Amino acid sequence: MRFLTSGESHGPKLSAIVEGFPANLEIDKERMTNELIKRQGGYGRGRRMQIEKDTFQFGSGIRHAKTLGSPIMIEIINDDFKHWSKIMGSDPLTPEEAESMRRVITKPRPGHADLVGGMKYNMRDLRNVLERSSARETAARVAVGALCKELLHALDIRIVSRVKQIGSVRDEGRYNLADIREFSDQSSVRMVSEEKTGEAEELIDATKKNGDSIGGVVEVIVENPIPGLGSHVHYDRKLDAKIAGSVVSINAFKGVEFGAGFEAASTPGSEVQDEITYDDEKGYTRRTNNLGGFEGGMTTGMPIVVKAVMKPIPTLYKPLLSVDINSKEEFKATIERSDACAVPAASVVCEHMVAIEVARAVLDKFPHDDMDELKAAVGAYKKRVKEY
Ligand SMILES: Cc1cc2nc3c(=O)[nH]c(=O)nc-3n(C[C@H](O)[C@H](O)[C@H](O)COP(=O)(O)O)c2cc1C
Ligand SMILES: C=C(O[C@@H]1CC(C(=O)O)=C[C@@H](OP(=O)(O)O)[C@H]1O)C(=O)O
Repeated sequence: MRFLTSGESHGPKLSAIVEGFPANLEIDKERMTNELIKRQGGYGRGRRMQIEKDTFQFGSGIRHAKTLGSPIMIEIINDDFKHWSKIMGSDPLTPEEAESMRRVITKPRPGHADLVGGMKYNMRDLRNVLERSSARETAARVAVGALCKELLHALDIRIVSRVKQIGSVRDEGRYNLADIREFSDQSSVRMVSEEKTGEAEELIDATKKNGDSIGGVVEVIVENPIPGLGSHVHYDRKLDAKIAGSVVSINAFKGVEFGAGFEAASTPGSEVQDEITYDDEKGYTRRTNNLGGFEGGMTTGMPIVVKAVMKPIPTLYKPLLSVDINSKEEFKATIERSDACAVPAASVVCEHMVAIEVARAVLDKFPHDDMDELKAAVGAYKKRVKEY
């Protein structure tokens, strides 16, 4: 399974083409739309999210709520384009329009893609970089991830996410899958503890008031993964590595941990490796899950537990110093409308990037054209590994 996204933040639309899905998978469009709505929300978002209404249309690949096995095209309209149709349109501008409409950006924001993108692609209006590097693109990724979640849902594999940390406010509680599953409140920080959620929201408010931004840590859990997804035989078939790459590809994500993660460095091996046991109902299982569901780049069958860190948002209402690319003089960076904290929204993006990698691993291991065939193959495989 492979996919591509396209679209600029203030352009007419975002789109994605997904190829490699089996035929006859039932699709619940409302459930998919809910995932997009979750990404749009989250405490700390800016005004743009009040303009957009992230719904999507299938342009191909689905008929009567079932996949056809052909490429699936998904489109999300940018409602904000109506305010930007001249600035972001594909038609040429008259000289007068060019004078009045093109808001040329020449003061790159530290931490965003502006300067390096401008240098690399040889563009002197940094809007040409900003538009594609904007995390607006993650709406298209969530739509693809939501499609992948439909496939995983049919195989009884569930994926959830939550916020673990905002700035210095940390929700230390161990995860409880039932609690996390109830987390659909799109306006919340999406932490488990109500007390910590309140503290995090206060911190976001104070940060915003101060013209600053703040990052955090998110956690994604995959329940009931099929054991043996990924492979130990080659570096580019290890599923933990693929998940790590996909997660760090999310705008502003800087690091990933599985299970105990970096804490494993200061913990003896006897307390890190998960003891193996056999259960008549579940087959092979582990007494603990410090390794976050992976051994040798393969799923063990224990929940996959991924934690990831998001840096603070680069655009600041009290901007940092930068250099104007025309005069080379020092200036304050450009202020663009911005979120103060996008960690709650980003937890949803992270969940969907993990879903994409897990679904891809399922389709690599069970390459079937028809969903019933795929389900039968998964059932037979699970029976075999349980009896192994
Ligand atoms: C959901 C989400 C929303 C974001 N919103 C903003 C924003 O409003 N302003 C901003 O400057 N960066 C925002 N970012 C982060 C930038 O897109 C990101 O920092 C930039 O593309 C540079 O990439 P890098 O940080 O991965 O190096 C957001 C990221 C995510 C995941
Ligand atoms: C549009 C989204 O996020 C945007 C990501 C983003 C950035 O620089 O990454 C900048 C902001 O865009 P704008 O300048 O239009 O307000 C965010 O709102 C979205 O998540 O749908």
